[in-house]
Amino acid sequence: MRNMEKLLVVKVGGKVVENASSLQAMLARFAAHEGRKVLVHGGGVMATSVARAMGVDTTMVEGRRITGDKMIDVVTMVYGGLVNKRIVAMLECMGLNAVGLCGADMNIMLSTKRPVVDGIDYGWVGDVKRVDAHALSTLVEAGVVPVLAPLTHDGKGHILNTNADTIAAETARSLASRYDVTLVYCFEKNGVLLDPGDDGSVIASLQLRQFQELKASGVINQGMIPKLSNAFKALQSGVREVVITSVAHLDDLSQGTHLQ
Ligand SMILES: Nc1ncnc2c1ncn2[C@@H]1O[C@H](COP(=O)(O)OP(=O)(O)O)[C@@H](O)[C@H]1O
Ligand SMILES: CC(=O)N[C@@H](CCC(=O)OP(=O)(O)O)C(=O)O
Repeated sequence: MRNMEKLLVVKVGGKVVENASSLQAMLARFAAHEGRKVLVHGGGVMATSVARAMGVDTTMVEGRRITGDKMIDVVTMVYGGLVNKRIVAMLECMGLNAVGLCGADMNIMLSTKRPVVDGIDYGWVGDVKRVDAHALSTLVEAGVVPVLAPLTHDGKGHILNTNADTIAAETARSLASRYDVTLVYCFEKNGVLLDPGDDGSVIASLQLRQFQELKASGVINQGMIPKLSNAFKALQSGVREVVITSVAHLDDLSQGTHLQ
C-alpha cells in the first residue's frame, strides 16, 4: 500500500453552526489539528429560521429539505453566504488560510437534480455525481483549507441543495484514493447513543449490522439515519476511519463512535 499523507475531513452540523460560541470553540479545535484538512458545514437550522423570517415555510421529508424556487434562494444566501463566509473569517482569524466554496466554485461538486420519486418532488435538491478531488487536493497541497457549503450545481447554471452529511461523505470518498482520510462528523451529542436521553451511553464501536438493528428498533432515528448511511458508505469506499463525536471532543478522536 502506498504511504499516503493523512487528511482530516470534518463535518459540523447546523445546531453548532447557529450558536456563535459553540462554533467558535469547534473551529478553534479544528484549527489546532496539524496537517491537511477540509471542513464541511451544515446550517439547516439557520436556513429554516431565515426562511421563516422571509415568509417561506420549511418542509422536510426523510431529513431532506423540499427546496422550491424561494427556498433555493434562501439556502444559497444562508449556506453560501452567511454561514460559509463567517466560518472562513473565523478560521482566518485563527491563523488558517481558508477558502469558502460551494459545489459550483471550480466545478468542485457536480450533481443531478433529484427526480420525483414516489410522488415526492424535492425541487432544487441535488444528488452528487462527481467530486473534483484533483481541484480539492491542489488547494490542500497549497496549504489552503477548503470550507465547503452544502450546495452543489448541475452544470446547467442551477445551484442545488445537498445534505451536508452527504457532501462530507462524498468529499472523503473522492479523496480516499489520494490520502489516508479520517472523516469526522461532529455535533452536539457525544456520539451515537444507545439511549438518546443519556449522553453517557456512547456506542464506542459500531458495525453496519448493529446500525441496521438499532435503526429497526428505533434507537437510531431522525437525522442520525442518513448521517450513518453516508458514513458507512464512506468507510466502504476506502476512507480509513469514520468517527461520530461531540464538538467538545474534536481534539481527542479516540472518543465518540468509531465505525467498523
Ligand atoms: N441513537 C442516537 N444517538 C445520537 N443522536 C441520535 C440518535 N438517534 C437520533 N439522533 C438524533 O440525530 C441528531 C443528529 O442528526 P442531525 O440533526 O442530522 O445532525 P447535524 O446537527 O449534525 O446535522 C441528533 O441531534 C439526535 O437528535
Ligand atoms: C437537501 C437538504 O436537506 N439539504 C440540507 C443542507 C444543510 C444541512 O445538511 O445542514 P445540517 O447539517 O445542519 O443538517 C438542508 O437544506 O437542510
